[in-house]
Amino acid sequence: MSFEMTTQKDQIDLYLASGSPRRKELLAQTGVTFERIAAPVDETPLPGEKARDYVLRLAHAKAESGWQAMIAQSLPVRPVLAADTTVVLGDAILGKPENAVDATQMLRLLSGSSHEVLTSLGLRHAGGVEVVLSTSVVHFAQLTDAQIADYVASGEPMDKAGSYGIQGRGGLFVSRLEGSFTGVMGLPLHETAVLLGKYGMGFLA
Ligand SMILES: Cc1cn([C@H]2C[C@H](O)[C@@H](COP(=O)(O)OP(=O)(O)OP(=O)(O)O)O2)c(=O)[nH]c1=O
Repeated sequence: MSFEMTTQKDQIDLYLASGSPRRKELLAQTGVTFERIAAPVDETPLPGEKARDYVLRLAHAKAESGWQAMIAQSLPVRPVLAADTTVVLGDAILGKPENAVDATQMLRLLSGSSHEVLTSLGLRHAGGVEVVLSTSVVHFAQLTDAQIADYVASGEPMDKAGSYGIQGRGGLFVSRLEGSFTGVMGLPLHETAVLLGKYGMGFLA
């Protein structure tokens, strides 16, 4: 009979500081193992803040907040990944709708025009925070009031920036996309895999 020595190793690569089910599902595709950690952050834009500055600030803040939660709870030290997604129409930042009226207004604004979707990633590690930005342009078909009302009643817009989900029924409104489909969904897969790969994690390590 032979005995093999096995060393007990921490099998978890990182924490995901996000409550978004889309981000959890997408991150799993990059080949990392992770646990979620709660990282509450005030998502109010600063007065006059540009959309790009806003999403980068939030990804940074969410990753830092997750790191601080890890320390406060004496959890094993691992990198913390976070993200933020914002829909931008002209100078307006469209976040998650507060209610059905808000969602209806946003969808009316998006109907028949093009907008940008910015998703930033923040990775907090022992040496600091690295942030990365993914930018996409989404073209919406002209929507009727009935289509908008029906979509809002489905409930899908309620937890999503810009009041739609490209991965769901909202995808029916998208006539063209330039950029990253997964970035619009909330976690750009390519950029995420490259960022994690730089730190020796996942399939692109
Ligand atoms: C535009 C768009 C956004 N979204 C979602 C992605 C994000 O979950 C959400 C934008 O809000 P965020 O504030 O980026 O994220 P969140 O509050 O849902 O999660 P957390 O801060 O805990 O990470 O909108 C889609 O699912 N599909 C889309 O097409």
